[in-house]
Amino acid sequence: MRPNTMNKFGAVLDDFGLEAMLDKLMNDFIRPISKVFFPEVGGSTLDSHHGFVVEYGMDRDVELGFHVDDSEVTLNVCLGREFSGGELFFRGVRCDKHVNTETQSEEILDYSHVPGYAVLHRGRHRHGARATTSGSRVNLLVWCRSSVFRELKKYQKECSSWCAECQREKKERQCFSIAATKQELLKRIGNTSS
Ligand SMILES: O=C(O)CCC(=O)C(=O)O
Ligand SMILES: [Fe+2]
Repeated sequence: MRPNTMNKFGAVLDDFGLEAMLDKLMNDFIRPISKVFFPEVGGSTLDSHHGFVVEYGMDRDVELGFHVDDSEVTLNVCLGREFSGGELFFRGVRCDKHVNTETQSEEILDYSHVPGYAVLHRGRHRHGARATTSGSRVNLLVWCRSSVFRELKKYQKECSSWCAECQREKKERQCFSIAATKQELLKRIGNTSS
């Protein structure tokens, strides 16, 4: 089975009986850290996962297009081996409604994989992987999900506190409203003083 809809090379780890190991990894390591760093996307209630390895290189996948993960929090561990390229590029956190909106300059973040090191990020943090230009790159991915977060999201009408574009729009609305109130007040002051 393909590890996800984008990668062709790799394997789903649950298929190899590694579910219990991934449970432990999520419960003992990913959730406690996510509780601190990603509470707004259900970091403290992560309760299921999809774990897989992906392989890049000659005769394997080359790069990975811009996307968001089907996860609240993703652990991405670089297992090696020797390779060049394959950098991750991050471009801001977005909700479903804003997933294709423009990137702000302060959201541009590039990261070079280092064997033995991991990255933990929100699943909705838009990202992709540049071409692996030589050698072989293998990464372990654990997409962690929170059923509580997903259920609550269904009933949420207001903008998301964790989507940078929702927050930018909210700020813009507040600025318009302040400007309109100011104008109205100035008009009234003008009317009373004449
Ligand atoms: O190739 C990588 O390091 C990123 C993989 C990834 O983003 C994913 O599988 O969701
Ligand atoms: Fe991803």
